[in-house]
Amino acid sequence: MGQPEETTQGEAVRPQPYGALPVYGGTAPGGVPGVAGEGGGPTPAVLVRGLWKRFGEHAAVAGIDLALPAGRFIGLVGPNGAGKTTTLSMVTGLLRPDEGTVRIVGHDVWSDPVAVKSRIGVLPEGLRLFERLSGRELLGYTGRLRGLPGAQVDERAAQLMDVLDLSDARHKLVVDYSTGMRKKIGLAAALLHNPEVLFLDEPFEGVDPVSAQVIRGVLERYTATGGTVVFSSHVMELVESLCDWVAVMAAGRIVARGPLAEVRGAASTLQDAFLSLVGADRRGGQDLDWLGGSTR
Ligand SMILES: Nc1ncnc2c1ncn2[C@@H]1O[C@H](COP(=O)(O)OP(=O)(O)OP(=O)(O)O)[C@@H](O)[C@H]1O
Repeated sequence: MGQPEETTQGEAVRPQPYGALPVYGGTAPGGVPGVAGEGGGPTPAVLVRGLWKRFGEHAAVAGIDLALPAGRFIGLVGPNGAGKTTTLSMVTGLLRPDEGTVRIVGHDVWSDPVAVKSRIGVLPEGLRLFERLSGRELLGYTGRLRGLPGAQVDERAAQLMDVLDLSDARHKLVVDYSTGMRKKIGLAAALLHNPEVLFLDEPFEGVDPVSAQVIRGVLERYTATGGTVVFSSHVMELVESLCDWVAVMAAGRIVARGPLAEVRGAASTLQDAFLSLVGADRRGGQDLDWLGGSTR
């Protein structure tokens, strides 16, 4: 499979529960996703080579090599401070690496930023939105920034808001949106131009179960029709239930990567595999002998 060409808009690959939504994702349907070595094979959605980021003496990201296959639901997992956000920021062109290269579906993030930005959607950590626009205006503005024709923006914005249960709030200012609504309008803005790869930093944090289910449905549809999702999380159950491919980070390095079942190995859950991979200590607060009622 070569580099994906034009996206397949408006043509469903197979029936989906979210019938009103256009088909998202640009990787050729039916192409078996895989990881390209440098010697050929399918073009990875994301190819990272020798990526470093230091903050003072501290290496937040310490020489990562990673190839993320296209068309997968990929989880980037790791404990607090592992370097997930720093990695995603560099991969999406928001933070310049000290060393290393990143290619998104074959395009270099730093030397070919326009090609990359037209192919990716990003829901960053600490999402900043134009607070004084209504949800609908925000999508209109985003669509025009993306160069989409007005009629297409109108149609897609209405469909996305409908699917994400935001239609009733479309005229409400974003500043008045709840945390979950902000995540959903951020997701809608990230999907509006039908990206090939969608990057989400902690997309479910602060989101109630109903909204989480809605977001999940949209993301599952997106990957089912060829899109690639890369999302960071430390909620292992979520990653295990959503992802088919995971990369585990600890202390700025990738300590495991591959299909979910492979990374989980003999462990009964991804959580157990994760704890042993990152060398987590299981004392669970046994030193806090003053805590609780028995010593009062
Ligand atoms: N702008 C910055 N200046 C200094 N140090 C930073 C900066 N950004 C990140 N770091 C440090 O880099 C390391 C990795 O941080 P990062 O936010 O990438 O981790 P993370 O895996 O996303 O963590 P979490 O799950 O808690 O969000 C941490 O030690 C953090 O303190």
